[in-house]
Amino acid sequence: MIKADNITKKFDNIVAVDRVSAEIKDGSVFGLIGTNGAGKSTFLRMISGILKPDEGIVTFDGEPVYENEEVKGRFFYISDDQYYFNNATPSDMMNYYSRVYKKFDRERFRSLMEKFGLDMRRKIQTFSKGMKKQLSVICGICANTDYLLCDETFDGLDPVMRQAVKSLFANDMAERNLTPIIASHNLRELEDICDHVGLLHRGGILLSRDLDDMKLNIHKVQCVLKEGMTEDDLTALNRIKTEKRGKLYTLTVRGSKEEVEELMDSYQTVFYEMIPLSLEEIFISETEVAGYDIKKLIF
Ligand SMILES: Nc1ncnc2c1ncn2[C@@H]1O[C@H](COP(=O)(O)OP(=O)(O)OP(=O)(O)O)[C@@H](O)[C@H]1O
Repeated sequence: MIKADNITKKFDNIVAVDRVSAEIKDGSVFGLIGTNGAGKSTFLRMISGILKPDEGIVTFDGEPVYENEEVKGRFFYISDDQYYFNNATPSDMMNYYSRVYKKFDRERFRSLMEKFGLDMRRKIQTFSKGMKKQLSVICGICANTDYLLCDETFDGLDPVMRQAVKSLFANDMAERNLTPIIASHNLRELEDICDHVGLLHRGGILLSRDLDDMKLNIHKVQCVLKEGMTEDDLTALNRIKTEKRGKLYTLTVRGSKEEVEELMDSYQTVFYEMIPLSLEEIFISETEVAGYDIKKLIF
C-alpha cells in the first residue's frame, strides 16, 4: 500500500499540494482528478520520490520512498513530459530499463512493440507525440513493477489506443496484481477503470472515495407521482437533488438501493425507475453538497 501522510509542497509562495493524505490500496486503480494546476503532477512526483515533501511523508508498505532505491524499483513513473535519451531508439530504452528494473520483460517488450506497430530501431525523437506515449506505456508495463504511476497517460492517445492501454492495465491487474495510479483531468476517461477516485482542488483533496461505496449509496430515480402528491410529500427520502420536467421527476437520493426502493414502493407512484449514475453525476452531487460546482473544478 502507498500512503501519503499529510504531504505539503510549496514552490516559493505557491502551495502546490496542501496537507494531502491518501491511501492507495494494492490491486485497485486509483484515479486522481483535478483542474490544471490543481497539484496532480506535484503529488505524483512526491509519490515517486522525485520531489521531497516540505512536510509529511510518502511510504510504500511503511518504507519511505524518498532517496530509497529499493522502494523506487517497485514502481514505474510515466511522466507527463516523457524523457528519452538523445538519439535513443526503443531498443536502447529497453536495454536501459532492463538494467534499472530487475524484472523487465524484454520478450514482452518486443512483442508489444510489434503489436502497437512501433519500430524498435527508429529514433524516438522522430516518433509522434502519441507514439511516444505508447512507447512509455509499453516500457511501464514491461518493467513489471508493483505500481504504475501515470501522469495524463491517456492524453494524446487515439480512442483505439486508449482501449488497448486500458486492456493492458486490466490484464496486468488480473495477472500480477498491478496497481495503476492515474492522474487526469478527465472524469469520463477514468470512469470505467478506476476503483477509487481522489478529487484534488487547489492542492488539497476535496473528495476521496471508493467508487463502489459511492455507487452503492447514491441513486437516481425517475418517477411520476400519483395524483395529489408533490415532491413535498417525499420527506422520508434523503434527496440531494430534485428536477421536474412536466410530471416526470428525476431525483438524486442517498441511501442503499433497498432503502430507496422500499420508500418508493410506499409512495405508490404511477411509476418509478432506478437509473445508474455516471461518475460525473456522482461527483457533481457530492461536490455540490460540499459547496462546490464541479464543472468549475474539472471541466
Ligand atoms: N517546479 C515548479 N516551480 C514552481 N511552481 C511549480 C512547479 N511545479 C509546479 N508548480 C506550481 O504548482 C501548482 C501545481 O502544479 P501541478 O503541475 O502539480 O498541477 P497539475 O494538477 O498537474 O496541473 P496540469 O493538469 O496543468 O498538469 C501550479 O500552480 C504550478 O504552477
